[in-house]
Amino acid sequence: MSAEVKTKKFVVVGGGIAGVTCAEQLASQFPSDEIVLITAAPLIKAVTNFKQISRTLEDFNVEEQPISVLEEKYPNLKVVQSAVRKLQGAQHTLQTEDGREFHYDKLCICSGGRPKLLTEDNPYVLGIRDTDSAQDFQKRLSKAKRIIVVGNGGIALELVYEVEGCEVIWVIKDKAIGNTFFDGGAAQFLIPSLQADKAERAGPCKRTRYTTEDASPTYSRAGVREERSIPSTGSALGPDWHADMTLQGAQQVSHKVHVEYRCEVQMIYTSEEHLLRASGQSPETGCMPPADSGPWPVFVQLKNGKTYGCDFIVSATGVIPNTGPFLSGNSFVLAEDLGLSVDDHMRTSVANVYAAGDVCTACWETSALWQQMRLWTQARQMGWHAARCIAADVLDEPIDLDFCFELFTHITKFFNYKVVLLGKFNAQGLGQDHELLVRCSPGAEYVKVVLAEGRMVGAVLIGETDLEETFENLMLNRMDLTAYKDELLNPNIDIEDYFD
Ligand SMILES: Cc1cc2nc3c(=O)[nH]c(=O)nc-3n(C[C@H](O)[C@H](O)[C@H](O)COP(=O)(O)OP(=O)(O)OC[C@H]3O[C@@H](n4cnc5c(N)ncnc54)[C@H](O)[C@@H]3O)c2cc1C
Ligand SMILES: NC(=O)C1=CN([C@@H]2O[C@H](COP(=O)(O)OP(=O)(O)OC[C@H]3O[C@@H](n4cnc5c(N)ncnc54)[C@H](OP(=O)(O)O)[C@@H]3O)[C@@H](O)[C@H]2O)C=CC1
Repeated sequence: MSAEVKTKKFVVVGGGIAGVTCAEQLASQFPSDEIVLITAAPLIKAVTNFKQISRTLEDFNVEEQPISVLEEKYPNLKVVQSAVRKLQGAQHTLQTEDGREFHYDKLCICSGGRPKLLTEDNPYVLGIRDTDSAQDFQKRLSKAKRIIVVGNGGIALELVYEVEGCEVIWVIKDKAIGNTFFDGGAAQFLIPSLQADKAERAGPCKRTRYTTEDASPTYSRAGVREERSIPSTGSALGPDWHADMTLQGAQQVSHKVHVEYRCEVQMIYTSEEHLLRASGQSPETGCMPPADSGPWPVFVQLKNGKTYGCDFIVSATGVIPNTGPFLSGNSFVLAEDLGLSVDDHMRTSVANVYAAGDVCTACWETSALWQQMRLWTQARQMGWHAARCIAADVLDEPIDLDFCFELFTHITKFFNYKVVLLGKFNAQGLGQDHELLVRCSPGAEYVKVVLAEGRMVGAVLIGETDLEETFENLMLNRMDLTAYKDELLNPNIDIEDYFD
């Protein structure tokens, strides 16, 4: 071993929720060992004010903090700010971009994910992941009159609701909005909020908070924002990331969203190519001259035959786990979604290497009521569980899968409504073998329950329903509800008392 190699028992890679939670847990459990957290970003994400609301529901704040705050809190935790360049799993070593080398006994990879863009090399196609990309989006939006948002998940739902002063064309593959998080019924419930002006929308609702201690971008001495030659590697944003950001375009319109349902992007081309098409000189002979001429820098042709010009395109089309190139050359087994495959002890296929958060894919036989989604809560839970598994391994103790993996729970906010998702909320994997009970009060609440063989296996709760804890219990207790089906969603019955 060379003289510069530093031997550390525990090394964690990634300063997002998963990595920081894992490193903190290891630091508390092994106070006399030094834990090293290596992260590419100058700020870390820390969970604060954690509260266990019920058996599986949790609430916490997330703070973006300077590295020093973490080191002050845990004297045995050292944070190295540099990207990992190479992992040599067989030798148990890591090399960082700044030329250092670390030797580990146990390693946990928490390198998160990056946006899965429609195309990687088009300057008009943006993804939103971290503070830098969100600020870039905000800057470009301030000059935009029309943007196209592609995707039907979390980011798209947030953007189409928040953006003002700019026309938004929202392109989704599905027949209803928000397919990743809810069904057509919930979409119907939410659509009026999308069309309403901000003043008419639902009142404020409480949920997990996100604060930044010093999220200011880096500036060079001349006061010009420094351009990065490598893709930005900050941690993922989270709930309310846009709360302190003005998402305002260059137009006088308040809020104008047009949804193109059931279609996908066929082609993206520049204004020069657009002119060639209009004059019939396009290489694709026989194609129709495109509609929607205008002084747009970029055009999007959809598979339904329509073409829209716009200032830029937001590709809100999911996440790819950050597994390379620093991991190449090792024999990691990847899951279908390209995440590092982990077992119920958060172990990858490489000896002594664990993984947690967005970078990994849960490949154990999961509970019938849990599924992985790349979310903040799961990043925290996985980071915490990984640390406990590492500790159990080192101390040669047995450890069970944590209880939080029994039932999927997610509390969030869409269109300013509180949204709680429980279990198989969209009847995932149930085929036709299920029954739905729905209660809806337009503008106030939407409640959907999924029953399978008389038992509650999932629920979508929109609005201040106050049902989450009771439903959580009904799901965890696997109670047969056949006899109570007709009363379950009766608004005149206090369901909590009913099952007390
Ligand atoms: C816009 C947006 C809004 C979101 N809103 C919500 C929400 O409302 N609710 C919710 O639950 N979830 C939300 N999410 C998802 C949530 O933010 C992520 O699931 C979660 O933060 C993932 O945490 P992580 O620690 O696994 O990864 P990340 O936060 O991505 O952290 C990865 C870390 O690894 C570091 N890293 C990467 N490569 C290297 C390397 N080679 N060497 C060293 N360090 C490296 C990075 O610098 C970073 O610190 C949102 C995500 C986005 C993008
Ligand atoms: N409030 C919350 O909980 C929020 C959570 N997040 C999280 O942040 C991460 C990133 O968000 P986001 O990018 O919205 O990812 P999501 O995974 O939430 O959604 C991606 C969406 O894009 C669609 N899609 C994928 N490929 C294409 C394509 N080529 N053309 C058209 N549509 C496509 C997907 O459809 P399909 O599924 O059919 O492939 C899906 O509707 C996710 O992990 C998300 O859960 C983000 C914001 C808010």
